[in-house]
Amino acid sequence: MPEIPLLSTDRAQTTDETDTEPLEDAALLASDIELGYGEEIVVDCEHLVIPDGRVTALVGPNGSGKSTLLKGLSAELSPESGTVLLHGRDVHERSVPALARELGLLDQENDAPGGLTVDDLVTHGRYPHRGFLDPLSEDDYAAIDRAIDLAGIDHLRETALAELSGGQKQLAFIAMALAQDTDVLLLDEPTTYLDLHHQLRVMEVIRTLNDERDVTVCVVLHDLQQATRFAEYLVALEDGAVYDWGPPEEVVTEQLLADVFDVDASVRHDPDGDPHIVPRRAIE
Ligand SMILES: Nc1ncnc2c1ncn2[C@@H]1O[C@H](COP(=O)(O)OP(=O)(O)OP(=O)(O)O)[C@@H](O)[C@H]1O
Repeated sequence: MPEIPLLSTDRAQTTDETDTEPLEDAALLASDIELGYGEEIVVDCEHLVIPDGRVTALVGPNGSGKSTLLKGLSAELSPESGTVLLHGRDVHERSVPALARELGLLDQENDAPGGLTVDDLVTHGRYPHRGFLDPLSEDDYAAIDRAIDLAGIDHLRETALAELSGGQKQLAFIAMALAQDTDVLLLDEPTTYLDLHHQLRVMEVIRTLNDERDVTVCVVLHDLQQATRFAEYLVALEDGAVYDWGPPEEVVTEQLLADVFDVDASVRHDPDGDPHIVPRRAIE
């Protein structure tokens, strides 16, 4: 796979190749976007590419702007300035259902009426593909079954959301996003509330979608070690701006851990070059 320029950070701007905008390789391309709430701008991103057909992890400390950036990429939040292109076209140019057929977003906070069953919720993921009053098609049923199976919640299909644990509810919302059956999937902390088994399961689902169906995934993860293990690219945010980007073995350095995460840690590389973080202490 050829190397592609992802972001025009200071580091990237040292080469001429960054002037070439690799549109054909970009699932999402954000240019000069400022995102915020009311008067306050909390994300200021000059240039960001989420590469097509890859898994990219957004990492950074609490409040660094990961969720806000994901909302901006998904058109849930309109930028104060700048543009976000999805496969070359402004995300705001599409109708809501048309966008939802191409791009799925699992928010950090999810809620739905507790009386709905898991099946009802996952069926909701099919609405972009059909009219509200249309009966479910064979494609709809197949997508719902596949999503429930991938999420491993077959046994919960008839259970009301109100009766689920936090982790089970999280898996139900993940299944809803999977049923949407999009080429691009943005996931905000999908492993929150999940035990280790289910965290690994969700990450395996992401890998399967990417390997077998070429789905582009951009996922916010708090666990930096998990992010380095599963993602091909990392985007590290600090105070609403991109601090660094690239393959994990390049991004995860002792400098990044100190500058961005306020952590004193060593980084060791295994024989494959994968970084392993060994934290010593939180920096005062
Ligand atoms: N709805 C909102 N209204 C006002 N300010 C907000 C809102 N949502 C987030 N913010 C602010 O925007 C900044 C970035 O928040 P954001 O949730 O994007 O960060 P994050 O990196 O996802 O954090 P975390 O890891 O804690 O989830 C924070 O200062 C936060 O207080």
